[in-house]
Amino acid sequence: MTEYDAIFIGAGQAGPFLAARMAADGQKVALIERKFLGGTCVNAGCMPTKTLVASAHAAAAARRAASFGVIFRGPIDVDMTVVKARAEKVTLDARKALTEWLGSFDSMSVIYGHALLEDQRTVVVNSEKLTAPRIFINVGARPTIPAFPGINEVDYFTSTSILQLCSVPEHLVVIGGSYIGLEFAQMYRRFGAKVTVIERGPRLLSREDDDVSCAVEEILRSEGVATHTSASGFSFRRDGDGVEVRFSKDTLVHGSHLLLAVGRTPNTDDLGLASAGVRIDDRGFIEVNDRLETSVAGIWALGDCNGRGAFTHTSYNDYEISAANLLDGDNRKLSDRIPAYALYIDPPLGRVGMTEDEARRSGKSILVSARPMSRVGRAVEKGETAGFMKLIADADTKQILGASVLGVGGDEVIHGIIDAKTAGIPFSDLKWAVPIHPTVSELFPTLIRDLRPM
Ligand SMILES: Cc1cc2nc3c(=O)[nH]c(=O)nc-3n(C[C@H](O)[C@H](O)[C@H](O)COP(=O)(O)OP(=O)(O)OC[C@H]3O[C@@H](n4cnc5c(N)ncnc54)[C@H](O)[C@@H]3O)c2cc1C
Ligand SMILES: NC(=O)c1ccc[n+]([C@@H]2O[C@H](COP(=O)([O-])OP(=O)(O)OC[C@H]3O[C@@H](n4cnc5c(N)ncnc54)[C@H](O)[C@@H]3O)[C@@H](O)[C@H]2O)c1
Repeated sequence: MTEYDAIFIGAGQAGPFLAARMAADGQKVALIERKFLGGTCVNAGCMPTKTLVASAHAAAAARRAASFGVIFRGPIDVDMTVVKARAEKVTLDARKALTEWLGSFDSMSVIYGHALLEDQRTVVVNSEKLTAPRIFINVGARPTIPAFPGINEVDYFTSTSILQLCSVPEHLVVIGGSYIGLEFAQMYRRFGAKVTVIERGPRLLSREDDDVSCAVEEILRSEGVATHTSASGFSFRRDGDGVEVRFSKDTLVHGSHLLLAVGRTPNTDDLGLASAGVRIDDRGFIEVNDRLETSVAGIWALGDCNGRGAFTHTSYNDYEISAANLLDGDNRKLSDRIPAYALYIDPPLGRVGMTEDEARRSGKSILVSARPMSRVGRAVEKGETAGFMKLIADADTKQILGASVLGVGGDEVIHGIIDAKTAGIPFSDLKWAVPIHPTVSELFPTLIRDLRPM
């Protein structure tokens, strides 16, 4: 039995950073990872996919170049071996840097193997027992594979396995019309595949406002992505080298390749949580309080596995909250986090705070202001006028409740509103800001002046 000050299970986007802080303070820590340091983001999530999105953007820009007066002679081809190699390099470089950094701490042991909780203080890995008064769980999630009839008789990709593909499918069928499904759908369409997205909900991106869903669907359709919504009763059958998808009784779609993008399942079912008495909810997420403490004193759960965020920045923020509370004598709370994220289709969607629908349902007296990108100078100049920006505010408190920027630079532009919300500035203080011209952000003061009761 080896004793440590702290044990970290899973090397995602929270645990390694807390382990490093503790090790830098001279604490003896063990960081256990069963596959790759960096977890999903580095190895199968944000980094490889955003690198692929950049390749897809280059392909789309090349095809549109003539409208900007730039002429390519001959066809525009996509070399998927180069596309894949580029994404792999970004992942491998990041993993290498992380491995070197984590290896540089004298009092940190990085252990490769599957960790299992034996009791509230003991972890077993590679048949060795480790014990510590503090255990941090950062085990992330994996692609969900529903028990669809016939799914085990056909070949399918997940968001992880599709990263190994080095050819363009003839027809990629994507089940699930949310973040993962839509990013891959547009990307593969731009690489040259025929793409069909099939979504169970009545619209794509069902967590977003109707106008956002409709505009996203329009963007994808304008590039030739076919979409089906309100699909039910899925079943799958082998069809030559491809797959036949049946849904909504008699609708059939034949594809050469299939991608399942129907959500993620927390990696909490093979962790021995019951032996330690750590409570999970009915979807398998570890229950935590506002300080990320689980039902067992001395055990914390960080990142996707606690169900309180499903992004790299929320996992990293879990690290910041626990570091502040445990090492800096602070009192930071999960409930203070302002939800924000982006969807990396092109143009991207940047989001912060409440949707308009959530704001209406909250019973607050709300003000709304919106502007199409076709009336944003910078978007017109760039020839990228799809989408719109929308601001929602509270008429009584003068606080901004939320914003959506679907349009060129939306993932960056939204940070002006994230910062204003974080500072708690009333919108009236922002309306005389002098933004830089020409930018998309320069329209925020105009949006604020145009806020109207709805
Ligand atoms: C395709 C895709 C694209 C994404 N794009 C974005 C994006 O653009 N922006 C964004 O913010 N988020 C994105 N995400 C989400 C983001 O990747 C995750 O939210 C993020 O990685 C947070 O992960 P985490 O820290 O909870 O754990 P993870 O990064 O999932 O790491 C958990 C680690 O724990 C290890 N592990 C699990 N069980 C055990 C065990 N028993 N013993 C030892 N080790 C174990 C796993 O091997 C893994 O390495 C994307 C996700 C996917 C799938
Ligand atoms: N840009 C980003 O930040 C980014 C990108 C990709 C993924 N992610 C993270 O990964 C997580 C998972 O993404 P996702 O798109 O797989 O999941 P999701 O939970 O966002 O969406 C799953 C979709 O599949 C549909 N669905 C679910 N079960 C189904 C079933 N049985 N049959 C048919 N359809 C079904 C749902 O209606 C939904 O639209 C996200 O929550 C997000 O946090 C983030």
